[in-house]
Amino acid sequence: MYMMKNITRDGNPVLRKQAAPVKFPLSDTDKQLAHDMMEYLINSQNPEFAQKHHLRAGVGLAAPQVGISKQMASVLVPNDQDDDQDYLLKITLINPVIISNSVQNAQLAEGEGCLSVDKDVPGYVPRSARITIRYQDFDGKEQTLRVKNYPAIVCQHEIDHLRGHLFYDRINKNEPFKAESGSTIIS
Ligand SMILES: OCN(O)CCCc1ccccc1
Ligand code: NI
Repeated sequence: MYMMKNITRDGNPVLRKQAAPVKFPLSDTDKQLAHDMMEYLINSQNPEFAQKHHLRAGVGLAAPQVGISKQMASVLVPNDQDDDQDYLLKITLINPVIISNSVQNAQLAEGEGCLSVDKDVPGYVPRSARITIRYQDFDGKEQTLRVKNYPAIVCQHEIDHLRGHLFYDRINKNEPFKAESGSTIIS
């Protein structure tokens, strides 16, 4: 669990680099990285553990945020419906590419935050409401994932990290809470 302590913060150049593709077959190091990133998210969403270790709950984590400039990101979106499904999305995205996206945009009503950005940056972060992601699984096999709404927002936030973008890059400087007509505001 080496990474608990040192999530890289805005200002560290690793967050502004285009991350390198992950090579296959996965090295033991990369397998361990994928495991540790997902474990970090699971722990961060456990109130007792998070409080004890002073963790901000995370729904996603990208390798550059733990100082590794590789195209790997973990997504763990909890399911708040009281059905039996724990997560809306639990996945490790390796070498992800958004291969198609809706014309319609969506943004979180309360804006976004980031484990690597300590300051609050208010404003809508316009993203595609629905996307199709092509990525590789642990065996290197190409997979396709279609997501919409909140899971899609999180996936786009993570994929942005792999290309050196941070959420506030996308906030309209002049009118931070201007939503494009026809876009969805997700609360
Ligand atoms: O990169 C992940 N991380 O900084 C944690 C926050 C993730 C996140 C927060 C709000 C909207 C989308 C994604
Ligand atoms: Ni982030």
